Amino acid sequence: MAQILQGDLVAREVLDSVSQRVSRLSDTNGVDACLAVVLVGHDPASEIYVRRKQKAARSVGIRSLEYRLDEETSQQGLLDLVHKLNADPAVHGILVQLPLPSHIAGDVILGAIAPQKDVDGFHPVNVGRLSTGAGGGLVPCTPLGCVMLLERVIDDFRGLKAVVIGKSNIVGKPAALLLLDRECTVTVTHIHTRGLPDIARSADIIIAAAGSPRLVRGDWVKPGAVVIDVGINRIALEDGTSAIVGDVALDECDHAAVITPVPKGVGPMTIACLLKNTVHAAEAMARAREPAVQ
Ligand SMILES: Nc1nc2c(c(=O)[nH]1)N[C@@H](CN(C=O)c1ccc(C(=O)N[C@@H](CCC(=O)O)C(=O)O)cc1)CN2
Repeated sequence: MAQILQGDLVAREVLDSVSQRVSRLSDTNGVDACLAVVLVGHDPASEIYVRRKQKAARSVGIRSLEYRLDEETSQQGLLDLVHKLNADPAVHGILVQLPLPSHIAGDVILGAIAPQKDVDGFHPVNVGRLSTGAGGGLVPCTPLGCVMLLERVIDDFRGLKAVVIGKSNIVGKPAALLLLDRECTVTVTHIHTRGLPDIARSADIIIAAAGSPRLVRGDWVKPGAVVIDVGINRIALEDGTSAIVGDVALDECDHAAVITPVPKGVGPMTIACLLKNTVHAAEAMARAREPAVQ
């Protein structure tokens, strides 16, 4: 029987640690960690995620500011808000919920966020730090959550074969970089990859982030593999209701060593890592303001 690795339980532990850091920062430096959350338009899923982020922020003592902009907001209007938040010393983290409406260039907006406040880790400076292994940058939340889950069950990553399914900037590419950093041999696959089942079957670690319900079947998974399911797919059921399923057919993966469920797997880790990044950003800014010791 595969071990089901409950991300919601690990996320709770991460949040407890964030909560302690937030209190310490307030007591020692008089700094109240603050996250600005920006939502453009009314995408129902984004509304839910933003609400969850704010609730989780409040639960760990992080002040959360909400900016809701009209679907028709211009790119310049959104840029003006980002510049205002960049300049506000009371704001430590800025998050622009994705996806953005199609008339707004996401890369322009994400590139305008001050790298030290980029708690999503999407700014080119943070992406560059991650790719060069330079460290010190903010790391995208979902891949960070995946690796933190893997670290719960794997002591030594060196030489393990990892297959990342999906090459998005938000998950697939940064997840591959984080695994490379841990000395895995990494294969990134995508929609044009040939022979995906065979490639997946060679993996000690699978990170499935394709956005395709139950893409990874039981016979794609090597016995003893560790499987992280990033997919969140809403599917219609025959009785007219709907359900959320991952990218992995979990019921066919008893022979895996460890597998994450959907829901309550990677999703809650994404939110916990966002708040971990926020307190990290607030601590770094507080340090930068301290007078230098002679
Ligand atoms: N600016 C960002 N936008 C988006 C990101 C992101 O990291 N930064 N990621 C996704 C959405 N997302 C966070 O924003 C997110 C998705 C899902 C979950 C989650 O907890 N899911 C639940 C299941 C879903 C449900 O119950 O509705 C789970 O897995 O248990 C959290 C965050 C795109 N946009």
